[in-house]
Amino acid sequence: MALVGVLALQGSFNEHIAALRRLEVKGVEIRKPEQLETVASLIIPGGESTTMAKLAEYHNLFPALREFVKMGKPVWGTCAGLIFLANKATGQKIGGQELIGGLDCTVHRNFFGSQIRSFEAEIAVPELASKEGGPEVFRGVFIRAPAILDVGPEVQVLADYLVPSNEENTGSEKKVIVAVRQRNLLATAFHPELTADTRWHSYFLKMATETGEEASSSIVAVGADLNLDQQPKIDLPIFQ
Ligand SMILES: NC(=O)CC[C@H](N)C(=O)O
Repeated sequence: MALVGVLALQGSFNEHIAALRRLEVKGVEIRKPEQLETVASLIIPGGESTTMAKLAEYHNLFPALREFVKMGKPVWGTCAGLIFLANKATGQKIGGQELIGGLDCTVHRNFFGSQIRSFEAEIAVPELASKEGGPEVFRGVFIRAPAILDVGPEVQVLADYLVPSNEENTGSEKKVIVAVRQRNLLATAFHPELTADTRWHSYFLKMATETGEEASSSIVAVGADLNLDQQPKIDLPIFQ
């Protein structure tokens, strides 16, 4: 049986679990290396990547996380999770932070600025709309968000964002990448788990199913064979 893990050290892991629940899929909280053996795919949520890295180091999670990625299991990083997956990060705190790596790109950790520069924007998502249907745009929630500055040849760009020109950068608009896929890896600079639109989650679940089929496994629906009586069922507030 195949379950979806959600790295639950810090950040918006509950919101991801709630989004999976809306798709009738059970998300399993992952805090220890051995728990990774029980899941077939993994979501790394947004939060604060330096703190998350310290916690991951404390729990000795990095070797198991790297192994998980190398085995070709599907992993989706949102925001801080994207930073975790990147081969290279700029704008890190002094001393840097450990990364899982695997995603051939350079990410700027706080590209869009500090917390008060957080914003929402409609972004064009042609690949998502072609696979999942629905509108050609997606409401991106960018919280102290990173951006991808360059990608390697194997990386498919799924969405980019035209940074509006401002006084500091006189008139020259710049395009940055905000969603990518590289084989088993998916990464978004924004937070789909904070919106009611579940298409990114369902896109990732399909990636997980494709890979899972190769290993003759399938996603377990909520209620299928889990002891759900003990699971809280309260959905978290989301932006509509
Ligand atoms: N919302 C987020 O995940 C923000 C990530 C943040 N820029 C970091 O460095 O960790």
